[in-house]
Amino acid sequence: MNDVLIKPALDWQDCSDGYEDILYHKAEGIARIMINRPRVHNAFRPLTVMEMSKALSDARYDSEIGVIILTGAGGKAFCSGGDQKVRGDSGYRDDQGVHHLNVLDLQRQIRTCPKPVVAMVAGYAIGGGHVLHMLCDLTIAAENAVFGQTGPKVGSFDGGYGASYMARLVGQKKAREIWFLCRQYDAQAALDMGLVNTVVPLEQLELETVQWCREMLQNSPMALRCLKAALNADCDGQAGLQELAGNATMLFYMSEEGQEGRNAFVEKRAPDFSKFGRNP
Ligand SMILES: CC(C)(COP(=O)(O)OP(=O)(O)OC[C@H]1O[C@@H](n2cnc3c(N)ncnc32)[C@H](O)[C@@H]1OP(=O)(O)O)[C@@H](O)C(=O)NCCC(=O)NCCSC(=O)CCC(=O)c1ccccc1C(=O)O
Repeated sequence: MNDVLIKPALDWQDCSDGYEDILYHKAEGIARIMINRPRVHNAFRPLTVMEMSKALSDARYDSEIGVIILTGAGGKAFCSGGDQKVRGDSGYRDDQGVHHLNVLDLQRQIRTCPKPVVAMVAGYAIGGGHVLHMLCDLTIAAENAVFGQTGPKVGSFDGGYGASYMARLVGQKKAREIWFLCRQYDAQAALDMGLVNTVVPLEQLELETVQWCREMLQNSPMALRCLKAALNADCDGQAGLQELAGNATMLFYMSEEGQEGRNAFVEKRAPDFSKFGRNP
C-alpha cells in the first residue's frame, strides 16, 4: 500500500527483462536496482543477490550511467537481510541446493563500484539489508525507515564490513550496542548517529534521492571516482590502496607521459621521457 505513496521522480526505462527477484530501471544517467520481494520484506535469497550483482555490473559498465540507486519495492522495506526460510546449514540455498553467502561478494562490489551508489530506504533495513545500506555511499531515508541488526537473535553475524565499517560510521560503543542488543532504530535516530544522510517524508523519497543524484551528476566523474576510492582506502587496507592506486594508474595511462612508454614499446624504440617535467 505504501508504494503508491512514493512519488516517482523520473520516467524510468524498464530494463527488468530476464530478472525474477529485482526490478531494474534507468533514466537520465541514473540506474535504479530494486529488490522485488515485498512479501518477505525484500529479504534476499542467492538468486536476488546474483541478479543485483548482474544489474550493478551492467550499471557500472554503462557509460550513460553516473549514479546507482539501490532500493526495495513496496515502501515497507528496503531489505530484511538473508531469507531465513531458504537458509540451510552453511548458507542460503539456491534451487540446486547449493549453499551461498554471496551477499559478501555484493558488498565488495558496491564498495568498489567507481560510481556513487545511493541507498534509498523506506521501511525496514534490517540484518544483511542494514549492512547493504551501510555499504552504499549515501543513504536517503524515508520517515518510516527502521534500522537494525538481528544476527545474534537469528544465529548469524557479519564480522566483516557489517561490524568494522559500522563502527567507522557510528563509533565503537554504538556499533556494539547495535549488534549486542539487536534493537531497532527509527530514521531520526539513524540520522543522529550518522547512519544516514537525510530523512524525508515517504512520498518525497524518490524525488529527494534523484535530486541528490542529479547534483552528483553535475560534478566531475573522475573526482567522484577518486574520492570514493580515497575514502574507501582509509578503511580497506591493501585492497583499498589497490583501488585508489588503480585510479592513479588509469589517470597515468591517460597522460602523454604514460602513453610515451607504451608507444615506444610498440614502435620498438627507446622511450623519450625528456620532455616531461619533474614536478616539485
Ligand atoms: C523486518 C521485521 C522486523 C518486520 O516485522 P513485521 O513488520 O512484523 O513483519 P513480519 O510479519 O515479520 O514479516 C512479513 C513477512 O516477511 C517475512 N520475512 C521478513 N523478514 C524475512 C527474512 N529475513 N527472511 C524470510 N522471511 C522474512 C516474514 O516471515 C513474514 O512472512 P510470513 O509468511 O508471514 O511468515 C521482521 O520481519 C524480521 O525481524 N525479519 C527478520 C530479519 C532478520 O533476522 N534477517 C536476517 C538477518 S541475518 C542476515 O541478514 C545475514 C545475511 C548474510 O547473508 C550474511 C552476511 C555476512 C555474514 C554472515 C551472513 C549470514 O547469513 O550469516
